[in-house]
Amino acid sequence: MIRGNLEGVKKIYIEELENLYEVECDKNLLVSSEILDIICRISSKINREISLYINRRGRIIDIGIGDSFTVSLEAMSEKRNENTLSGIRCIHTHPSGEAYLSSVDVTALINMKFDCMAAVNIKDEKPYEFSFGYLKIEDGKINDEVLIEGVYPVSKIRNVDFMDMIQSLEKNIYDKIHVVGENKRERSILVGMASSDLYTPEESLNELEELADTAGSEVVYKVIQNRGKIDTAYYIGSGKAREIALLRQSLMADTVIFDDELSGAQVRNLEEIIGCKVIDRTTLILDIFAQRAVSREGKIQVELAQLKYRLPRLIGLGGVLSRTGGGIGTRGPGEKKLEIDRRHIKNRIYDLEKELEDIKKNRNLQRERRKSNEIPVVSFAGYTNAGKSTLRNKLCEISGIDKEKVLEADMLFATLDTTTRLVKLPSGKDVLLSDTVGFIRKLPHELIEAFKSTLEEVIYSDVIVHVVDASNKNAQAQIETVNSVLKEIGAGDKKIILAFNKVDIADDENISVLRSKYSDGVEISALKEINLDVLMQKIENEVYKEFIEAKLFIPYSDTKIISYLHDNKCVEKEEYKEDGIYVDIRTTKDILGRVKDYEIEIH
Ligand SMILES: Nc1nc2c(ncn2[C@@H]2O[C@H](COP(=O)(O)OP(=O)(O)OP(=O)(O)O)[C@@H](O)[C@H]2O)c(=O)[nH]1
Ligand SMILES: [Mg+2]
Repeated sequence: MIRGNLEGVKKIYIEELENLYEVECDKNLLVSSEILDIICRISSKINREISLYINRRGRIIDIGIGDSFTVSLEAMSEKRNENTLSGIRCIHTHPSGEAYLSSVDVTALINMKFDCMAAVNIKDEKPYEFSFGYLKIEDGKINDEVLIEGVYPVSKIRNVDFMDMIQSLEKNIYDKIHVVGENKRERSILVGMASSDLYTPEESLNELEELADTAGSEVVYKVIQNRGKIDTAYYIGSGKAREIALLRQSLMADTVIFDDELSGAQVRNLEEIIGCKVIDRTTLILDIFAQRAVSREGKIQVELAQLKYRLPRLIGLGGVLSRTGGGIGTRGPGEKKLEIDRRHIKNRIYDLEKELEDIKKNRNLQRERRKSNEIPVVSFAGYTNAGKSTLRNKLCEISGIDKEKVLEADMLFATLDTTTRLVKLPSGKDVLLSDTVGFIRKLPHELIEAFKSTLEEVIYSDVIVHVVDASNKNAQAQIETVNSVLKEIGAGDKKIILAFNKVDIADDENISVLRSKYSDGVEISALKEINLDVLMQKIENEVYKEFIEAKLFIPYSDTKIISYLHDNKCVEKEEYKEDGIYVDIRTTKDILGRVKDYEIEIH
């Protein structure tokens, strides 16, 4: 079986790839050149990445098309243990672009604990250059640091003695294994500063805790600094930083996370005093986005945001950070990679921006096409975890469409990509529903910038349904946050329908406060399907609010007018009589203007 995005891929290519499962490779080689030739040729024909997953015996156990590195679970079950490598190496193509491992590749390598991750680029349908990375093992523990070699010309791939490399890596684990003990979750201390914000510092830190948890870190303590004035060198002041250093020691924490953006110098100074990795809220959010991104567009956007955020901060890298890497578990571009190849970063940013530009053009094209079909677009916006995806899925299900369900999960930022589906409104008219990334307070500016093309879906929609988690104590503040992000991306003056979701679990007091503050909200439960028909009706009313009804009489000599009206989907009723055609239409002012001469009852 070939996994991934097979849409439009010719059957012969799929068969050719399937045959590779029968081929035995030399286990000492990273990959045999015959196999590499085949995947590079197919990859460049279909212009998609192809990934091979090879086990230690040299057998290909999984093949994927597209750009995600999820190996099937059976394949991974061969060796799944916190502190061992997976026993699987991943060789994949970069059909257009460099042979350089991308941040997504590095992230996959770390998360899946691959033996090795190699990328090969292609020229004239043939393998051209390659680079590969592997995890560093130190003191018997797999480090989250990645060592990268290359880029080399592809002819050198034969020189990589793969088994030798792996054996010497793993020797380090087994020699030390009895001393190491269990691999723990990272432990972190959160630090916030009281400020004049919609949220109290406690609420803000609770949210930061959820973010840390989402990123895989356990919060062991929260510190609030009431000083209220930001110290340029130490953010919280050097005295408080010393206190945190002691706290860190006694609680054996590995990371300190600040609830704000820190400058490169602040990070370095704080690390020096506290003696462990220091990260800020933005880095944490970017980490989570890097973990979640699925589509090529999403991945590029996250990588761009990370690079742009880190570039000016790299200068002041302290000793600790440069050894251990950026965020929780070092997701995204490994700091090592950034260190060695700082000069590549700017090129990389340039390339990514160009690629994003192409994707954007394509998106614009799709949008144009949709526009010419006159199908209105409704997008769901809202705070992360409000229930946007659940609602979108339910509405699709009700109107009979449930394929390609969007991931809904009780975690922050489950959705990073915009996905659009067609559903029917109560009157039978079509509407496109579009689900988007959730918003959050202090959404990093770099992210908003990078995600603009995804968020454009919101800007270009006819109506926005602002989904609110009415069971959340901070619902009001979250509404304000979402409104200000909407304003920032240029969607502030759109028609907005407020949907108070999760009324099944929200307490009455919470709802009545929202009710009094925002009188026009629809109270719904996506999960329990409460009031969804009311919401749909409201959407219909909003979408077609600008529409006008009219009666026309069209003589048989002008039947082309009838086809024009049908093309624009505005015919409600038509009667063919002896003298001509009587038509009831419901349409925009524009279209009515063009057929005004035929109007018989002026509205
Ligand atoms: N009780 C209850 N839970 C709900 C309701 N709607 C959604 N949820 C739950 O809320 C959680 C988040 O739902 P999602 O649909 O993933 O939220 P989202 O807004 O798409 O989140 P992001 O994609 O992260 O921005 C899930 O666990 C849902 O099951 C509801 O009406 N009632
Ligand atoms: Mg979602």
